Amino acid sequence: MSALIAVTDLHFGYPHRPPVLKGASFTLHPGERLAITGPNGAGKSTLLQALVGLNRPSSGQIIAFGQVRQQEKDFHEVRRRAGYVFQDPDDQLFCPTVAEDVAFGPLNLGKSPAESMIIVERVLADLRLSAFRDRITYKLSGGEKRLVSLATVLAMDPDVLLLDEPTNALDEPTTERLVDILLGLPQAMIVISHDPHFRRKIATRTLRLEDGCLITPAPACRNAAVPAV
Ligand SMILES: Nc1ncnc2c1ncn2[C@@H]1O[C@H](COP(=O)(O)OP(=O)(O)OP(=O)(O)O)[C@@H](O)[C@H]1O
Repeated sequence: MSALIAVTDLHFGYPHRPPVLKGASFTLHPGERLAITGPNGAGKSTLLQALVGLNRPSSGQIIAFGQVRQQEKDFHEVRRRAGYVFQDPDDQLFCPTVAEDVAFGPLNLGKSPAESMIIVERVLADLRLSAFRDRITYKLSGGEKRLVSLATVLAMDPDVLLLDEPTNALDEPTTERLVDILLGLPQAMIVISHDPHFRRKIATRTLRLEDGCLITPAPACRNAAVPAV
């Protein structure tokens, strides 16, 4: 089965800073839920941003949806087909109400206002957020904003989801709800997460970004919790 995303030997550094990505490679296949973990500052968000052209690697190759992506124009289709949920919901939500925020994407894709409202109702209902439809977005709690951010992305019917720390600011029941939602979605996804319980529940595969490269983490020691005798 051909990969949705194939990244090979990616190198990237911010100006006047040490290199962040030093040969990162991975693939994402249909149906996969790939978790990426690694220390703070390792470059996980940087990697996700490179996939949609928000930063430009100095070398390496990104193939997304069957085509090599290099220049700005190559990434327009990638941004349309890959739904990016940012680490901070305030970077994602900018309309006065939840319904307007969720409608923004479909309207931008050329759907009529009536079609867009049907999508808004469907997506909010799927995420059990219908009661939030007319709420003022900036007055939502951090966890509510996070779910609404996911709704804005799902409203654009992406082929792939890119989720940066989706459980930040979520309490346990809401995290469980997010797990149920994600397991019910057909899209392949890349999920950055520091939360081992969450990763265990949703990931079909986990990679660790360390020293600029993606590695398969060593399996956790089964006896780690057993006290020494
Ligand atoms: N726009 C920027 N300009 C300069 N340096 C940056 C920029 N964005 C990120 N960095 C630096 O690049 C490194 C990687 O940052 P990044 O946010 O990708 O890490 P991360 O693995 O996602 O971290 P975390 O787990 O803390 O979210 C960090 O040292 C960060 O300070």
